Amino acid sequence: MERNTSQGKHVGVQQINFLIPVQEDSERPCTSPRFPRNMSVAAHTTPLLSRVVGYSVAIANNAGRIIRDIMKRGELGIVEKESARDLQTEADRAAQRSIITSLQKCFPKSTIIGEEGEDEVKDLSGQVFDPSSDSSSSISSIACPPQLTTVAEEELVIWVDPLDGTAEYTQAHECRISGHLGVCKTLGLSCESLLDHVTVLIGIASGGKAVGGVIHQPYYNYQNPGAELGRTIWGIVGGSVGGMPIVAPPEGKVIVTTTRSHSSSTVNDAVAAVSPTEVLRVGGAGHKVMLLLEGKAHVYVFASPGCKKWDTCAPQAILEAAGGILTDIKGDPIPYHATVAHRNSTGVLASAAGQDHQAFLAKIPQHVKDNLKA
Ligand SMILES: Nc1ncnc2c1ncn2[C@@H]1O[C@H](COP(=O)(O)O)[C@@H](O)[C@H]1OP(=O)(O)O
Ligand SMILES: [Mg+2]
Ligand SMILES: [Mg+2]
Ligand SMILES: [Mg+2]
Repeated sequence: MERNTSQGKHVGVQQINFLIPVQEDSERPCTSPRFPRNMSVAAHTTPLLSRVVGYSVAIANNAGRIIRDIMKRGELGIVEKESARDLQTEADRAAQRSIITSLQKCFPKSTIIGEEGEDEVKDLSGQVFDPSSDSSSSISSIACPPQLTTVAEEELVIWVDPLDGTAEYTQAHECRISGHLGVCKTLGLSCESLLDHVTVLIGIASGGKAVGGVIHQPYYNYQNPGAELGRTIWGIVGGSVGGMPIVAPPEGKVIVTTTRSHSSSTVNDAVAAVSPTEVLRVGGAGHKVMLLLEGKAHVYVFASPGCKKWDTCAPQAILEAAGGILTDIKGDPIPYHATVAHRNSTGVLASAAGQDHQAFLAKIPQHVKDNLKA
């Protein structure tokens, strides 16, 4: 379960121990004398949290390239985890390998918890990505509020979901190999529109709270052939948000977003209870929170224990940085300490900035709340 380096540790979902040697500072890509090359010369004077978020942007962008390459090659290497609705692909494994080894080199004293099992990420050779090679981020623009500027590296818990929306990723692949061009006959959607549900999530917690996050959407812009694919949204609670414009959802409507691949009667009862004018059933926790950020939905309702801490940490931090709220379905905060249970057993309720979170909570039926035990 837990992998200890001499300083930091990495916790995975499977009970396998192995060691990653911690490199001397001079060998770490993010602390080498030439770093930061393209990001910002202010990196060493900017707060640690801004640096973690900035480097996570670059590391998530690289994971997105890995995810696209594996889909292009077409060998997904699908493995069932806890059930047929809980899959892992080579893209989940390879993206996690790259993200965790890269973060570990940069921030060896922080605890890093990834979704995928450690036996799947044993081969770490050649996986470290140097975030200074990505010129898309400027760390100096990532504002950190005064109360978070003194957070130490060892206090951080970094929650990594290397590929959120695995169900949609595998379904898009099936759709492609069945030769369905345009709209897939089985799904009634285009393969590419399903790939848009896929995100890479890196969430940063301190003191048990989500304080920073990165959501990378590797297939964004798929509608524009020839355009560069992908976008990355980042945020620090009480600081700044970047990577996309934050838009308020339309007045006079209640657009609810919820799961398309992990539904149940409880999930549907909760959705119906908030009296939606429209329901968007889409994949991924990251993608659903992006819909709240870009004004396409008012509230994300998921009354099910399926989501884990790595699904919600990054989206929660960015949503809260943008003025929204994310709690469990009872209105309680979701804790992100290193030792907390991974499962969000009491569901998720998230509302866009300017929405009345308490009013949504009040509409969730008691039997739905009682059904979800901590
Ligand atoms: N029953 C479940 N089993 C495994 N993962 C789940 C389950 N329900 C939700 N998740 C995770 O939460 C994310 C959001 O759920 P949904 O898309 O159903 O709304 C999923 O993409 C999946 O993350 P992942 O794809 O990283 O495994
Ligand atoms: Mg998964
Ligand atoms: Mg996930
Ligand atoms: Mg995942």
